[in-house]
Amino acid sequence: MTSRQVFPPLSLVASGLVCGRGSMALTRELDFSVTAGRCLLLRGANGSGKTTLLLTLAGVVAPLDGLFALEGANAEAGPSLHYCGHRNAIKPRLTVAENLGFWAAVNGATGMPVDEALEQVGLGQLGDLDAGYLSAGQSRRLALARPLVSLRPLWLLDEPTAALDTEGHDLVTRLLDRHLDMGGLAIAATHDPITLPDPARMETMVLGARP
Ligand SMILES: Nc1ncnc2c1ncn2[C@@H]1O[C@H](COP(=O)(O)OP(=O)(O)OP(=O)(O)O)[C@@H](O)[C@H]1O
Repeated sequence: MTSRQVFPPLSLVASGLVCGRGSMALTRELDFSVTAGRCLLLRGANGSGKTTLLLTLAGVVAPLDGLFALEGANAEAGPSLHYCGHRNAIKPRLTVAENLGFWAAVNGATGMPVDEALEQVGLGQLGDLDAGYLSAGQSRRLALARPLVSLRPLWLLDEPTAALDTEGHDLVTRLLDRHLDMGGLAIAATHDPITLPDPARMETMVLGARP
């Protein structure tokens, strides 16, 4: 993989951010920032609100209190984030390549060509296969190829290593590291160990039980 700085220097800053569902708060007041080239790992027990925080940052769930902003972002440059959730957003009757081509068309083909992205995630030989036949781990790999075909600086990843084998865990590390090399930012919720080659690029925030 080649590395180059492609994103402007952005910072995601949250202040007094309280996340929840409906009127039910799930997190304490959260104060954190993530700057270009860095990753924040979210940890915490099942139900502690990691997914809810990611959905809040993605703009899908409204915060109960507090503020957050992607400072330095140019709204005219288009959407700034990729959200990769538990579901892989795969259409089973399209081929693997067609699925990725669909997302490139929707999100903008500003990143790698489809073939190259499939190679990167280890699906280079499966482009013509109906995606419904992919295994769980292969489906996860296809979902991880989505951010590669459309360049966006902020990655919000929910359990990116779910269903992946050992090499798949290394793949997530490589993709994250490359994204940070490009000046990207990432927040990843995970129960698995994720270690970057430069551990100083990563911080951990633990979400606790309900306040
Ligand atoms: N739409 C909803 N309405 C009400 N409660 C919800 C809704 N979605 C999630 N919850 C609840 O919010 C809590 C936090 O869920 P969330 O998925 O954010 O936790 P998590 O830390 O990501 O958990 P896990 O580690 O199991 O993935 C859970 O108790 C869950 O049942």
